[in-house]
Amino acid sequence: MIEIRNLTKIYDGTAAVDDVSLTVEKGQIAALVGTSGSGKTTLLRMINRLVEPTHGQVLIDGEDTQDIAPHLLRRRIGYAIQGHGLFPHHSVARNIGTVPKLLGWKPEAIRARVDELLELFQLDPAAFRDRMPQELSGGQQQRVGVARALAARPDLLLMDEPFGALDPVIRAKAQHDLRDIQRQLGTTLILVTHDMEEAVTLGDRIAVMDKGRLVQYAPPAEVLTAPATPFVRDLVGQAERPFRLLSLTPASAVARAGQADGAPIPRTASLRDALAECLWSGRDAVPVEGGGIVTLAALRAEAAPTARAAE
Ligand SMILES: Nc1ncnc2c1ncn2[C@@H]1O[C@H](COP(=O)(O)OP(=O)(O)OP(=O)(O)O)[C@@H](O)[C@H]1O
Repeated sequence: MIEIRNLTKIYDGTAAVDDVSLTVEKGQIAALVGTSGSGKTTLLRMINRLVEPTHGQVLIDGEDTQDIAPHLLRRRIGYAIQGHGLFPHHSVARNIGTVPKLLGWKPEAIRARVDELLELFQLDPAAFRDRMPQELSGGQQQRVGVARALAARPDLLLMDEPFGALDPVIRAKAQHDLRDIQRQLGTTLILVTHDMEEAVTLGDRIAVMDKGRLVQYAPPAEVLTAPATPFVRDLVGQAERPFRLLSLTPASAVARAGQADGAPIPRTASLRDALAECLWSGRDAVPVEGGGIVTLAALRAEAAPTARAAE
């Protein structure tokens, strides 16, 4: 668990981060969103002390980060940034093995871990282990950057726009893989993103920053249906919010007994997928694999905030 208490960073008399407090429970994902310059990166970097706070505290499992030497702290916390930050003159294997090596792991253990991570990120170890970063595509470099951040099995992972440079298809896959890996390992994750879609998809809670202040910290459905300020409402996007709300719920959760024509959608497909399928095929309902149907009426009810409020 990570507790951020009254964290503040002042640059030249101006607060880049202004008295922010929030807690991320173990194994949860917090997505930090906000406009450019709202203090997201500064907040993230104060957690691993790449930036020293002006005031406030960060506790990791109850331990004050001020009591841990910064270089030791950074070995415990995974950190992945946009543009990956790989060492250009080191092979993929050496990049991924950086922190395990600093921690004194045995060479065989490092090698096994590198191969395990490459496989996890669907990069064939035999083909990729000895390549140099410039011999990889942008998407492959980003995956290696995330693999490096996970190498020493950190309990806490900080990510600053890790998927920024990926095309939408690979990005969706990378998000899905990250969520799987994060669940498997029970990692606590704090993720900075510009993309509200990404925040809604990945975040157990969304933290919205505006001019250095935390203006809302709540589960995605609450941020969408009860934005704390006009700024949050604008950030969420009025036109997109019903679709974003639908994307939070799997079809299996609202499937009811009934008959509908056509190919079924997977149980894990979101209600947004169900709506797209209804609209595209001109149907009023779609069957769900394994039984049940989702109707347009059910979708309408789920997309409205009043339906959520009644839950
Ligand atoms: N080293 C620094 N010295 C002075 N001001 C800084 C420094 N680092 C950041 N700032 C200022 O602090 C504010 C917050 O910056 P930060 O990078 O945290 O914002 P952000 O929300 O991550 O922005 P973006 O989404 O554009 O990356 C900005 O106004 C920025 O100019």
